[in-house]
Amino acid sequence: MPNAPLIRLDHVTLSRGGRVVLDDVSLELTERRIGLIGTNGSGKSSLVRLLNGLLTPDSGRVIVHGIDAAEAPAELPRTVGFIFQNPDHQIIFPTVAEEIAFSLEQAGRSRREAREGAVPALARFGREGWAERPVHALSEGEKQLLCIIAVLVMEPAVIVFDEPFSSLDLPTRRRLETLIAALPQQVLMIAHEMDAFAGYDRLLWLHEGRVRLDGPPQEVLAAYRAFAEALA
Ligand SMILES: Nc1ncnc2c1ncn2[C@@H]1O[C@H](COP(=O)(O)OP(=O)(O)OP(=O)(O)O)[C@@H](O)[C@H]1O
Repeated sequence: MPNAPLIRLDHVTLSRGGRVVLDDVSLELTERRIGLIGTNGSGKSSLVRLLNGLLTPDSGRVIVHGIDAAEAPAELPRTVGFIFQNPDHQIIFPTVAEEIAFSLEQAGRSRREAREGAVPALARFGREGWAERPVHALSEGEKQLLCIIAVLVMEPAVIVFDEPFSSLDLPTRRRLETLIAALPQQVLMIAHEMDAFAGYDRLLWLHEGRVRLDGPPQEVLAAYRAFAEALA
């Protein structure tokens, strides 16, 4: 079925730097809110990077909302938006309006439409006053919000958050969580904070490149906590 709200990994194996980092992973992801946890280096970032074509599997298939990653890789960045831990890695342009205009151009608008569309796009998020602000003058939380707006204006079907809370204070984090909770998109969230998955439908625990546990967040978190405490 084309454009089905389904992400499918079928026997996916991926090596990086000569090591297997995802080992025969098969998953069907249909829920709206899905979390990923696991120790450092367990393969979380590698897995989500397969979904927008930043990485390509050595073997197996990746299908995202009807798009086969091997057949139409160019379609993936428009289907899967990414929010990274460090907004500075994502923001390219000196002003907020230029950054948003770039996203609109990526989404297929002409350069003129993109330039003219930046302020209305910001206004949809109540941030039209930011248009001419230099990006370097935004706080970390504001930069993170700019990244989210820049991704949302492209209207992706899936949004991946890769450790978005790491550098945010608690009030900023809570505001971001409220914003994420209201998104209509399918969301995949990588986080190390154990309370980041409240209201989530499903939590995957990755361990050494394999899915160690997959289920309701409370159950998976309890097992992960016990595992971490046994190691301490
Ligand atoms: N650019 C790279 N080149 C080679 N190997 C890499 C690269 N990036 C990650 N790896 C390796 O891939 C493995 C999985 O890394 P990945 O970033 O997917 O883990 P992660 O679970 O997201 O970790 P973290 O919680 O620390 O972000 C690790 O062993 C890591 O060393």
